[in-house]
Formats: sequence, C-alpha cells, structure tokens
Amino acid sequence: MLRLGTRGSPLALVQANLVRHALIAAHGWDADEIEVVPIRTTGDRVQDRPLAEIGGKALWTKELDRALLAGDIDLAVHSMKDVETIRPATIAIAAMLPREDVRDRLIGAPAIASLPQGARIGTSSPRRAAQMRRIRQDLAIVALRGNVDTRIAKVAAGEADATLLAAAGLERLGRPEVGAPIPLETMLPAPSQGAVGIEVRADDAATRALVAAIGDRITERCVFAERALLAALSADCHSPVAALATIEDGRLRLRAELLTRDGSESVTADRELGAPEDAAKVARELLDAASPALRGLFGH
Ligand SMILES: NCc1[nH]cc(CCC(=O)O)c1CC(=O)O
Repeated sequence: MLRLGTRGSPLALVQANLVRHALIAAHGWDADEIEVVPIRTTGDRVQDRPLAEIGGKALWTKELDRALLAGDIDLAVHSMKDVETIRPATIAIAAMLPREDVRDRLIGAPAIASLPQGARIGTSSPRRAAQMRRIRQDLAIVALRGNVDTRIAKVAAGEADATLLAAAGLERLGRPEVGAPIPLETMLPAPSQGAVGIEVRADDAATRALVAAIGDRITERCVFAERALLAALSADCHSPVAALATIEDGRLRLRAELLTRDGSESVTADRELGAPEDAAKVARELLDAASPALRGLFGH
C-alpha cells in the first residue's frame, strides 16, 4: 500500500484526494491501495505571524520531507506555490496535476477600481501587497493569515475591507462563487500558483514511475519555467515577484513582474522561451532593467 502525505488543511486534503483518485483511476487500483496521511506542519501551527517572518516556505515542507525521507510516507502532495525553489537532492518532483485557474480573486469588492479610497487590503503576501499598491497607491495593507475559509471569515468580520485568494484554491474547495477574478493583465499570479505537485524519494524509481503516469506535461513545463525564473532571481517567499508561463500554439511564453515592497517601482517582461531553463535569461533582463533598490530585494 502507498502512503500519501499531505498537510492537514482543508485545501491540502482536497488536493491530496485529487492525487489519490487520479492514481486509482490511472492504475485501476482498489481504494485501499493508497492511504492519505495528514501531517501537521509548523506553518499550520503558527497562524499569527507572516510566514515570511517565521521562516518561509520550508514551514510547509519540512515535516513532510522528513516523513518522506524516513519512509513514513511514499509520496507528498503540495501546492507547488508553497514548495521552495531549491529542494533536497534526495527528493524529486515526480508529477503535477493539470493546473487550475491561475488568477487571484478579489474578495470584498467586485473589482480593484471599486474599492473605497484608503481601503484596507488583508494580505501577508509580499507579492499581492506590492501589486495592489502598484495599482492603487491609496490602499493600505494589513496582515491577514489563516486558511482560505478563515481569511474569508476575517474579511466578513471587518478585519480588512478586502483580500485576495487564489482562484484555484477556492475552486478546489467548492467555492467558485467567492470573489471576482482579477485579469492577468492587471495582476500576474505567484509563480506556480494553481499547480499541485507530487514529490517522491529521489531513489524510489518505482513510485516515481507510478506517479509520473498522472502528470500533466504542459503544467510541468510551465511551472518548471516559473521555478527556473525564481532560482535565477535567488527569490524566496519574501520577494515581491509574480510570474506566469503558458503554452500558446506550442510555444512557451513567460510573463513576469518584480516589484518593490510598496509597489512604487516595478519591471515586467513578456518573452517567448525556447526551453524552461531560458527563464534564467529573463531573470537577468529583469534585474538589469531594475533600479538598485528593486534589484537589492533579490539575491544579487
Ligand atoms: N500560500 C497558501 C496557499 N498555497 C496554495 C494556495 C491556493 C492554491 C494554489 O495557489 O495552488 C494558497 C492560498 C492562496 O494563496 O489563496
């Protein structure tokens, strides 16, 4: 029997079960041949501080990595957005499910333009904060954390006038009616947003092959391009960076944006790539075009 590890949040459990059912369908397994094992992470426990402050993306992956390498689980399911750019060599990304709607949704108003003057935007994401201030300098950013449902409840309770959440998470949680999608022309998503990935032990070729069978090659190619951009930027979860790779008429397109924290400066790129690795060139172009202040936010 395979053991599939996941965080215990409602969204993580839904995503783990999507993977479980995809594997069952692809291989004709009985339901009891694969079990979901929820694992509590530091990121789930500490809800009161911005995650950038308490240690970044490793908060979500550390405990799952340990369980995977110890053999307590055979695969780990993650939102790719929460997976660090640099992973241990002992762990391999074996596959990604087809990507969902990559956009952010605005909750609390029908559009950014209709937010009242000085509205308080609840977000702990440096990217979302910077993009909102780029669009509307009058907006105030207030910290807001918690699971998707917690954040929606906090806005309803008036802790913020509006928030932003990934459409993919809302759809997977069965909440497609919540909020209004923000057009990609207005706001690019976080790199890897909307993609669910499955990791295995790098030396476990058998599980890796089973998992590869459910992988969506287009999603994988696009997310690898976005991750290559982050790697070349030495970006982490503190970095205000947005990026989206798509495949249009068979061609790989990468759009990206770097911003200062207050959104007062930004640089953008929109390039066709020969291969996902070419994202590194786009990273260099962006950094070359950035002011020293903006460049200084990245590891260069
Ligand atoms: N950082 C938390 C997180 N990680 C993945 C998602 C949503 C699903 C996704 O982007 O794939 C979310 C919540 C959000 O940003 O709204």
